[in-house]
Amino acid sequence: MDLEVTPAGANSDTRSDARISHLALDIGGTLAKLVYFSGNKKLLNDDRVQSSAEVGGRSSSVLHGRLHFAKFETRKIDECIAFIHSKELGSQHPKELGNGKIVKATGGGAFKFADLFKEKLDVCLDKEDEMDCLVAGANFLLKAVHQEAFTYIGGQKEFVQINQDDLYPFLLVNIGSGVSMIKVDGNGKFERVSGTSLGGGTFWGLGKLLTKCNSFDELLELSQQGNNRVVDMLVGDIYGGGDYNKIGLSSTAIASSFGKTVSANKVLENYRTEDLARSLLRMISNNIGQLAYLTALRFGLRRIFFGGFFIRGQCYTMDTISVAVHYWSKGDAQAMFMRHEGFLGALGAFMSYNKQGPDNFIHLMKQDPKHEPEFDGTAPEEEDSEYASIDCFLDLA
Ligand SMILES: Nc1ncnc2c1ncn2[C@@H]1O[C@H](COP(=O)(O)OP(=O)(O)OP(=O)(O)O)[C@@H](O)[C@H]1O
Ligand SMILES: CC(C)(CO)[C@@H](O)C(=O)NCCC(=O)O
Repeated sequence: MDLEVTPAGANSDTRSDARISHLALDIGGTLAKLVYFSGNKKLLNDDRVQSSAEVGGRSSSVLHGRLHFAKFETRKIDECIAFIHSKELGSQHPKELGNGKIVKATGGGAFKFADLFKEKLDVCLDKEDEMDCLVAGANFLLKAVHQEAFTYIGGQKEFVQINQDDLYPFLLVNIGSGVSMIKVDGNGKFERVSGTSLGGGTFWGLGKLLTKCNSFDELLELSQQGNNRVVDMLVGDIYGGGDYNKIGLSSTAIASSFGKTVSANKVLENYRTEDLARSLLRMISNNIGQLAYLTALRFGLRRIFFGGFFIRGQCYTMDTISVAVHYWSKGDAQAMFMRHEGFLGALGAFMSYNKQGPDNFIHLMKQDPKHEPEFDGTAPEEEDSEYASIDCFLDLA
């Protein structure tokens, strides 16, 4: 498996460089995410740089290469360690004063696996706060990456033009194993205002038990063929087929997720796993959408960005969340999704290498929109190359 897939238009000089000059990790309850930079070509006064003309002149502290993304299951952390070992941390990689190499790391695994990384790779995990990293990653992506955020309404994906002067405040809802809701007011200005334990881990865990699926993607795939009405109790099931107009509930609204299983004379084996998976996905997505809206309402926020690997670019998930936010807010608040949804924390940890703060560290090269790779997050597990690398340079000044 070669994770260094280089999209069309990439510089062939960087393709062969397997050494990593900067690597950061976000090791969560379910997935370990990696962001790493490879390539060491210096860039001299290059006008292809997108954000800062000034940087081209300071060639000694500027590296040109690509940012890569990869993920591993946390329960198979040895595979992640083997991957890092195979790539090698090059001489440019940050070191402790007079000591070994350090790797910026966030998420619970930065604490849990610190000894293991020291033992197997002789690297010291330099811990960064998870919420700080999520916010730094989200801010960077929203401000710097072209076509990062999008809405998903009625099956249509539409990219959102971000106005940097009118980005804050927003609610960031990160759906990992559990869910964190963070009110973001600016760079490094935020508060984790809510959270719920009913998250991606709940969907994957319950789904695994109910369907015996062996992978998350298999469970998602199954859900696409299911019909939740076989399992869910609808308003019409309770009201003899009719709507409950007085309180604004149509006959097809879900009155009770999984509620139909109580009265049906069936055991688990009598249900199609597709229907169970569908109902579960809808229940979790709907619930998070509603909680996100209520949290946004509490703080008067109208923009809600959703991140975390639970979303996985999955149409049904995004649609359910969007509908929930739209329905409860009566169209006042908007759900937005992010192309690099699962890598916010890892990107934030990566940016913490910059002592000056997250700004002006990663500079993107100008993209030719025709060559911009599609990033839909739906490819199979083995192919981490699904996450297209980004042509950029690092300003190490
Ligand atoms: N290949 C996969 N294997 C397992 N879960 C996956 C996979 N792809 C997507 N998921 C979903 O993503 C969730 C994990 O998302 P993410 O990596 O953002 O969180 P985490 O960092 O592991 O969790 P936490 O932040 O709560 O510690 C899983 O619970 C599952 O719902
Ligand atoms: C514990 C974390 C922050 C670990 O990433 C996450 O799983 C989470 O936000 N869980 C929800 C916990 C709660 O607020 O109830």
